[in-house]
Amino acid sequence: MTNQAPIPVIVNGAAGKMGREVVKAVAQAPDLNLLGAIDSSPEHQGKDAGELAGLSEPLEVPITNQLEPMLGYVAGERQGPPGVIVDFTHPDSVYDNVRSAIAYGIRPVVGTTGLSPAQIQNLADFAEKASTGCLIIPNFSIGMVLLQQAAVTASQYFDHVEIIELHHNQKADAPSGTAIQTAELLAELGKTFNSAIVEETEKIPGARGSLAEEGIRIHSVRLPGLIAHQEVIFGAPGQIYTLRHDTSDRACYMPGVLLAIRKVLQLKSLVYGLEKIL
Ligand SMILES: NC(=O)C1=CN([C@@H]2O[C@H](COP(=O)(O)OP(=O)(O)OC[C@H]3O[C@@H](n4cnc5c(N)ncnc54)[C@H](OP(=O)(O)O)[C@@H]3O)[C@@H](O)[C@H]2O)C=CC1
Ligand SMILES: O=C(O)C1=N[C@H](C(=O)O)C[C@H](O)C1
Repeated sequence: MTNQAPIPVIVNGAAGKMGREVVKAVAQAPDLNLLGAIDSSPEHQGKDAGELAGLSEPLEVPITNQLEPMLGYVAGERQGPPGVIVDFTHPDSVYDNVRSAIAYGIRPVVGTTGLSPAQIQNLADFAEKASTGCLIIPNFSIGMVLLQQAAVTASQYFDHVEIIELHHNQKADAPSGTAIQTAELLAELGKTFNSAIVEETEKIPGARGSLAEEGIRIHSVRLPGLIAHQEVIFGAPGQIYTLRHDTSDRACYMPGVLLAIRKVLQLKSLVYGLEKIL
């Protein structure tokens, strides 16, 4: 451990399921300093972010919905490394949050899913112009990176593949950001999957799932009792090869989040995907 000043960190969405985990993880990391906890939820305004996250001692960091003043405050701290904002909010607000952070020179680490390809490209252009690091990570768990790597390998040998993603029923976006990224990675091979051998009719629209890139289908399941799960199923005559990842605790994302906070300071542009910074 060096004796450098700690990295100032803001958590956006600090009262949410992921935000609370991030508050705990940041508070317990000696090289990070939680300076701000933002959340729009009215019932949590003014509460201590640490107590809300289940820590035994208060962190003396109150939850506030004042994003811009907080960005200005952290940007004004001229000593030590630049600030980082970790975003686990909502698909509808993440684009504006990230634009604002970059405008203040605060480095975004984005876990929130649901950004469109055009929005990601706009943010990449904006980050490039500002020479500011920005990380967009659809899934922070190492297990998912390994699953995706195995899926890319398998896709060289199988021509038929479908993805099933299963999540808790409080999830706002579908398909999941992880499933979209998985399909993108398989599509990079440049071949078309799942050539039809019969003419299909959907008797109920959506029965065959959503059609992602290169013919890959994604099916989204939403149920209470689930956290986050994904299967990639490859088929060929006489065999099925299934890859599956299960999340049982959101703590699984924290090593990836902490790594991203440290790595984003070394970047000068937008990087998409945990696998790029491992
Ligand atoms: N990349 C990854 O590894 C992972 C990504 N995710 C993604 O992270 C996002 C958040 O997930 P999760 O924590 O489960 O969701 P939650 O709904 O539990 O938490 C989101 C929190 O953000 C608040 N919020 C909503 N809009 C804003 C805003 N504009 N400004 C500030 N706060 C806001 C919400 O308040 P209110 O409830 O009042 O709306 C809520 O407290 C989702 O997109 C999810 O898909 C989740 C897990 C892992
Ligand atoms: O909403 C969630 O919970 C998750 N969202 C991310 C996604 O959309 O891929 C990551 C993980 O699947 C959990």
